[in-house]
Amino acid sequence: MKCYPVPRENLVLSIDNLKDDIPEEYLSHKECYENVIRKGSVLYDIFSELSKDRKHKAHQAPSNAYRISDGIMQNVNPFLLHFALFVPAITNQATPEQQAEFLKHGFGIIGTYAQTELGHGTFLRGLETTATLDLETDEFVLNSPTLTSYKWWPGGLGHTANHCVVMAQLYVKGKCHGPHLFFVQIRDIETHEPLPGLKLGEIGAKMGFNTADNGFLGFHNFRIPRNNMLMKNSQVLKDGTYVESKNEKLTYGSMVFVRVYLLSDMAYMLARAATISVRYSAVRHQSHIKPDEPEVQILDFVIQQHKLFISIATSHAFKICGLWLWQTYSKVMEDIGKGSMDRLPELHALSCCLKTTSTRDAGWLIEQCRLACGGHGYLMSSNLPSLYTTATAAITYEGESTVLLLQTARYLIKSWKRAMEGESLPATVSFLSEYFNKRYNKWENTPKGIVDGLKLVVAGVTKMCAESIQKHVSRGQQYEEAWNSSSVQLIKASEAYSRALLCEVFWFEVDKVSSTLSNNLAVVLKQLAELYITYWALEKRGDLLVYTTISKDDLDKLQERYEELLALIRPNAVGLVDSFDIRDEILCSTLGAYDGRVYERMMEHALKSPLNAETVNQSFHKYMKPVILKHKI
Ligand SMILES: CCCCC/C=C\C/C=C\C/C=C\CC/C=C/C(=O)SCCNC(=O)CCNC(=O)[C@H](O)C(C)(C)COP(=O)(O)OP(=O)(O)OC[C@H]1O[C@@H](n2cnc3c(N)ncnc32)[C@H](O)[C@@H]1OP(=O)(O)O
Ligand SMILES: Cc1cc2nc3c(=O)[nH]c(=O)nc-3n(C[C@H](O)[C@H](O)[C@H](O)COP(=O)(O)OP(=O)(O)OC[C@H]3O[C@@H](n4cnc5c(N)ncnc54)[C@H](O)[C@@H]3O)c2cc1C
Repeated sequence: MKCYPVPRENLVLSIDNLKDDIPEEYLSHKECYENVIRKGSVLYDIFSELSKDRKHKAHQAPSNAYRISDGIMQNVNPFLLHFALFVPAITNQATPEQQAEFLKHGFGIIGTYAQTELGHGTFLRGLETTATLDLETDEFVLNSPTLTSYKWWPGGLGHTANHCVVMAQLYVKGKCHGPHLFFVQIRDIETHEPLPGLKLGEIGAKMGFNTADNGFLGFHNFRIPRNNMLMKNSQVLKDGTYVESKNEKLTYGSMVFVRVYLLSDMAYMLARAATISVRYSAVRHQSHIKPDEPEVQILDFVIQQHKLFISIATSHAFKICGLWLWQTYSKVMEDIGKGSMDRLPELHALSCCLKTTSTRDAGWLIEQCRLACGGHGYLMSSNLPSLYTTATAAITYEGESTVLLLQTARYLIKSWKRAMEGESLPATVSFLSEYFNKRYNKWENTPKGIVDGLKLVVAGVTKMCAESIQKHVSRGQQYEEAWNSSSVQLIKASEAYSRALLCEVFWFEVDKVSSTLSNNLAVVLKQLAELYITYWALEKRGDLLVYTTISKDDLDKLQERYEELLALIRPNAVGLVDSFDIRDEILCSTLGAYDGRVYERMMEHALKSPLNAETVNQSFHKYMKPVILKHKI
């Protein structure tokens, strides 16, 4: 067995058969998949060795090995779900004995997480796949009773995984106990053929993520041992007794893990886009500022700085908040392990709104970085289009953004009611209780003053939502209808909450560590944090004017300070993206390489196009020439 030392970037990146002769954009759909499996298998081997050194714990932040594969795969790794959801679901939801059994082959099996169906993705209680206990044989019988019950979307399901964790409605003695998770082998380990009773395949080409091998899976009287239900939280005994979970929502724990992780993931996606666009903007000379001087670096246009520096700042915001949210997640998981689930609703609410905001922001900011590079940003070789399609998929997967914001809104409304009843609240929402005492406080044009103002917006909008729901109820609507009628405002409350959290955590975490940093570093990090907070105060000036005592004069001063910050950051802009320390082989961009040889790299890449293998393409003679000659006058 090959034995790799713990991989370092240069070790992995130096492996010859991990390099592509032909850029992926020139391969067919099938060739793309086969190419990533070729590379993914080498990486899987390396990371399996790595992971053996780090025993998988339910909530251990994944290693940065995941990042190296970004450069190698240059697209989504079809093995990703094994690490992102399959193994965490087992370590999170199976008993220790089951974990030992299901993971005994270590990395000899490749798994995915099969929850979404053709007919249901959000509403898990509406999933149609069934798992019915057969008491006589001590088995569950899995079925897909309708076309809409086919599992549809799971990554790696089409042709890569040979096992999966399946979410299905549990039926015991004719009674449905709701969605539960099951460990299911779907392909023969040796031949990789689908097991009898299964229909497997891939779902077809997508906007991006085309190497993720998202697939479909249908069951027809497919039998698994009773012990294959993940039974850490709820159990089905041999005699058919169903033992309820202490909290049925624990079944959804695997999704919380990925949502928490995605904040850090988006920090990294943005770091790549910012590195590419800022470096390119330092190389690209276009137009004049002073008519009698040479063409300037486009990075000297203040509007270009306005487009790009927010991405540098946001990447740091997501990185710092991602660490904060990870610590919260780990603490809550620890508490749950000790039997306390008090903070699970808070963690769910935080992970929902922060996952949504980070994925949405990553999407539009990466697009903004692409557009800031002009036509060359539209080239696949810039890597900005792929970063965009990969990042924006996360707005939908792991919980669609609207749905998750409504989950957070549910928590805000509950917290508001508790605040009005004088109950004490967790620190992350305690500001709701202070609304009536603070709403007329004098505005302070400082980062802390802005954070306090953004919190007042959250409280004010939440109060407005609660009043809207009450108004609809008083007019005769059921609570659920009143909730639906108020959902536009509810989304606004969650968005405001998420923004206030990001600003608060970013500013105070930077402020907390700044005394431990060199003065220069502390100054630059604080500039980035202040830029982020001031940017969003200006973006949300309407809400601040409604819910705080901010004045037009205060806003003018904030605008002035924002433009000062752009000028202060400008000299450090390239240094700041260099400090993301993303190697060219992982950045995969003709526009963003460290050496700045943009035009040479663009030409080198263009010449790799198969179309450039000959000066006259055969289609001229086959199709064009007859037409031209026919119409030649
Ligand atoms: C090398 C290592 C790499 C690691 C890298 C890690 C990540 C990498 C990045 C990406 C991964 C790669 C590819 C993408 C893979 C994508 C996978 C998927 O998409 S998996 C499928 C995801 N699907 C969803 O998220 C479904 C969304 N729907 C739901 O969560 C629920 O259905 C919904 C919407 C919350 C509704 O729940 P439901 O029970 O029907 O109704 P309620 O709204 O009434 O909720 C009832 C109460 O339950 C609480 N709740 C709900 N969900 C949770 C939860 N997850 N945790 C805790 N609590 C929850 C909710 O707050 C209600 O509580 P109260 O009644 O208010 O007290
Ligand atoms: C790239 C990618 C990878 C994926 N990987 C996996 C995977 O590995 N495993 C897996 O199980 N799934 C996976 N998924 C599926 C993903 O989890 C679902 O697409 C997601 O949960 C949304 O469900 P849906 O697509 O059925 O949309 P729906 O739930 O049908 O939502 C459609 C629209 O209806 C709205 N809507 C739905 N419910 C409500 C509500 N209660 N209130 C207001 N509006 C509502 C939504 O906001 C949305 O705008 C993946 C998806 C993508 C795009």
